[in-house]
Amino acid sequence: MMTGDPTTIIGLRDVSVTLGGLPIVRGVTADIGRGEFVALLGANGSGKTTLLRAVLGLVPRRRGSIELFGERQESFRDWHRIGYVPQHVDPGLLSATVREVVATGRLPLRRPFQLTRRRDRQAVERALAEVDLSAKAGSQLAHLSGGQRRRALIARALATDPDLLVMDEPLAGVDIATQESLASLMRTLTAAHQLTVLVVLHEHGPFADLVSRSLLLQDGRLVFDGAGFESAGSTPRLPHEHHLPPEHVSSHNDWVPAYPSVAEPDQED
Ligand SMILES: Nc1ncnc2c1ncn2[C@@H]1O[C@H](COP(=O)(O)OP(=O)(O)OP(=O)(O)O)[C@@H](O)[C@H]1O
Repeated sequence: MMTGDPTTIIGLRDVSVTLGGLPIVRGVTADIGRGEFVALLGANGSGKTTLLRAVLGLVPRRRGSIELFGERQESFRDWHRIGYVPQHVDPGLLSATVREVVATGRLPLRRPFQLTRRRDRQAVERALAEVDLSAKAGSQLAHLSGGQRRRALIARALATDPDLLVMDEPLAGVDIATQESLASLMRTLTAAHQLTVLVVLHEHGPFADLVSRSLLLQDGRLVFDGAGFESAGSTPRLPHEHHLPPEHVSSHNDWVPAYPSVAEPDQED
């Protein structure tokens, strides 16, 4: 990672996170560049969500450094450049209307005591239209299907006009048709907004043709970083040796073994 490098959107150096006294993320080093669509893969409990939360500054690091858009996370202020799509809807939001939920995406751009401006309202309506939820804008989130709720959360993230989308398991818990339509939506959005994406997935699934690079966590350690990762069914597979030249891995992670061995992950629940 070059400090201040504008093409590095997320720079992780030796990032470690401890929760409840246990090491959850261990020495992760990776740079994510502008325009990449990066899948963060790994078995249940391997630390994927915790690493995302560390990127967003929601959990403290025990060690290491994080840069966002070339700035140290500690001094980074442009949080509106990052749209976060959590895995679950906060239950407190279920009684809010879709429009209200999406409008909360504008909060990082509001000044204290400032009323909603026309620009805010337009951004909300635009985001609703982009995810095809304009007709549901007045409905409570509780009355939406799982796929529509995902779309509402994506619209909330888009409302801030982000350069980076951070998504936590957007495909989990929805049927395959909904997964396909979310993939098609993401295809349109990444092209329209020139987004960089970091997305936690259990497998590539319908996102396979979008993913340009995969990071695989095992017990909190990064054991694979590169393109050419296959995921078959719920079992991620490393590329065959001839697909994984040592210099390719070391270009991202000096310490990653050239041909890492990876235990079979747990079955998806
Ligand atoms: N606040 C906490 N205190 C202690 N342990 C925690 C805490 N939060 C998470 N953990 C543990 O950290 C480990 C990694 O959790 P994390 O949610 O990051 O994994 P994950 O790879 O996203 O898993 P999943 O695919 O199941 O969502 C798990 O064993 C979890 O129980």
